[in-house]
Amino acid sequence: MSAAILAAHAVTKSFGSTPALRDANLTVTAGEVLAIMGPSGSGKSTLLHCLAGILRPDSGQIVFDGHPLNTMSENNRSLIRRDRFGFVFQFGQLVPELPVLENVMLPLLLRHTSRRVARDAATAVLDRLDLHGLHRRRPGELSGGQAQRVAVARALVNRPTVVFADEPTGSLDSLAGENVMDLLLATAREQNATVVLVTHDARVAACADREVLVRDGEVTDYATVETNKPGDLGTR
Ligand SMILES: Nc1ncnc2c1ncn2[C@@H]1O[C@H](COP(=O)(O)OP(=O)(O)OP(=O)(O)O)[C@@H](O)[C@H]1O
Repeated sequence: MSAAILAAHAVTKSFGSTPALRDANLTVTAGEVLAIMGPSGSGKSTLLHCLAGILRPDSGQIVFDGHPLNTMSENNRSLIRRDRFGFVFQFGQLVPELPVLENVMLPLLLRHTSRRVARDAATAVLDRLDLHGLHRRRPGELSGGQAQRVAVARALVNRPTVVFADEPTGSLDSLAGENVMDLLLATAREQNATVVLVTHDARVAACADREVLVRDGEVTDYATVETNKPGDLGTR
């Protein structure tokens, strides 16, 4: 059995007087593809942002690969985000002025990898995501599905330990969304990456190894909810 790579222990987070997470607990196993489901406003994105070290919880602990993320300095957290994590969001994550190839090279250039090595790695991952021939295009010249595949390529180019994806197919039609998900998951699995995925889409969640449900800021294992409360599954 694989070890835990990421965990939230009794995490709370509020925005002003709005509680977003209340005593949220979650353990993610190395190499696992985990889907986070739940109704709108239930705390899914807040949980993902806390797990990824983007938001600092008010209380509780986030542990990544043995490191307590929430008590770490901002500088060390940003190094972990840069070197160990990849991110795919719903919209607007590519730099519009840069061609596709340069967008995908960026995470490696930020780590001071040489341009030649970064170009070779970006070319390989773009090929894997069926994007050969589009290297010189700007993001504005891509379809929505192509742009999301470029975003996936950029998230995976530095072979992250964990890929965080927040509604990665939310802006796409079902065919394009399926294509992006298939390529994201196949490539992440080839790289032995762990994937933490927020989605509203039950078909997307069905591609995961495990689903959890966030409701009112608390996390429940989907299997437990399914057994105990049939027909009471928020947006499912
Ligand atoms: N930056 C913020 N400022 C104020 N309130 C926020 C902020 N971010 C989230 N919230 C509030 O925290 C709660 C949880 O929001 P969150 O975005 O985590 O939910 P979600 O489950 O991801 O929702 P959705 O599915 O609609 O994206 C909501 O009540 C939301 O209004």
